[in-house]
Amino acid sequence: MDIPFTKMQALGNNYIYLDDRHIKLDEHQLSPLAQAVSSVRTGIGSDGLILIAPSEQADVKMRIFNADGSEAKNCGNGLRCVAKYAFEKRLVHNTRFKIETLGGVVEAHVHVQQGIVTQVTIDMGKPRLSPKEIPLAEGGEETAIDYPLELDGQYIRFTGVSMGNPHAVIFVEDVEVAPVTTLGPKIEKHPLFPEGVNVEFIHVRTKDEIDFRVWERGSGLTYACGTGACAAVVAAVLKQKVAKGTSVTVHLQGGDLEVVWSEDDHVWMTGPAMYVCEGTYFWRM
Ligand SMILES: N[C@H](CCC[C@H](N)C(=O)O)C(=O)O
Repeated sequence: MDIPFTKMQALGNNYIYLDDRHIKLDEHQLSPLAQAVSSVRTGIGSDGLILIAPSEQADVKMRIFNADGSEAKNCGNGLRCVAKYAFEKRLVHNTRFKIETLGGVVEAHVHVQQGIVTQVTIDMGKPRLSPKEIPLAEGGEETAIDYPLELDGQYIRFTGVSMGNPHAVIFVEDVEVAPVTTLGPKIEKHPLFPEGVNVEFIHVRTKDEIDFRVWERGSGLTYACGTGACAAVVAAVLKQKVAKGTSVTVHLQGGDLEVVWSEDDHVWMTGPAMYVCEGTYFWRM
């Protein structure tokens, strides 16, 4: 099967984008295709696959599959790229529109200069904070702040936040030496997280700056995680290291995002989205 694709990246978090108008794939093909295109050895090379499709409840729909083929309910960097693609390919005709995800409908606002989308702001909606919503395999309704996790005979404390997808935010002194690739995969698959979890290591540098590294569920080490950056700011506010309503610059490995958890409880994320290339993937199933 010859599959036309667009590769896009946002702060180095890159995905293969398929426009549902150009291809028709069966449901059972999506997960193996995500694994195939993500391989840098035998495929195109990416952090996963994103499908752009028509929506009955919004202007456009986004589905996101990690490199391991697992489907996630949300993707912040993917949303900004979908918004850029949808506006510039005339799937939408306003600078503000809605995008459906498995985690709910979000609102996008594209910033345009000479017809080109330069930045995208997404209203990511409200964070979900109870153990049941993250989800954790235990715990009741109380917010999971500094929640203990037993791992290899030691206790790690994380703050749990869902942005439609699960995040475990761990506070460290220096993200450059954080155990991202050693502890990240162990926490990702820990039994406390029945659906797995994205693992963020953050250092709150000042009242409006956070340093950030991430081990992503289903994709491993990535250069950026938009939902993770939102979860990081929410966790920093919960730990009273950042004030609610403050616009925080989150320094990810691939660059900066501006994130605010506003007084109306919505989390707003602003950042770039870029095209990399277009092509045809010759999929031999
Ligand atoms: N690995 C994530 C999905 C991608 C999220 C990330 N790339 C972002 O920009 O939010 C998960 O399984 O929940």
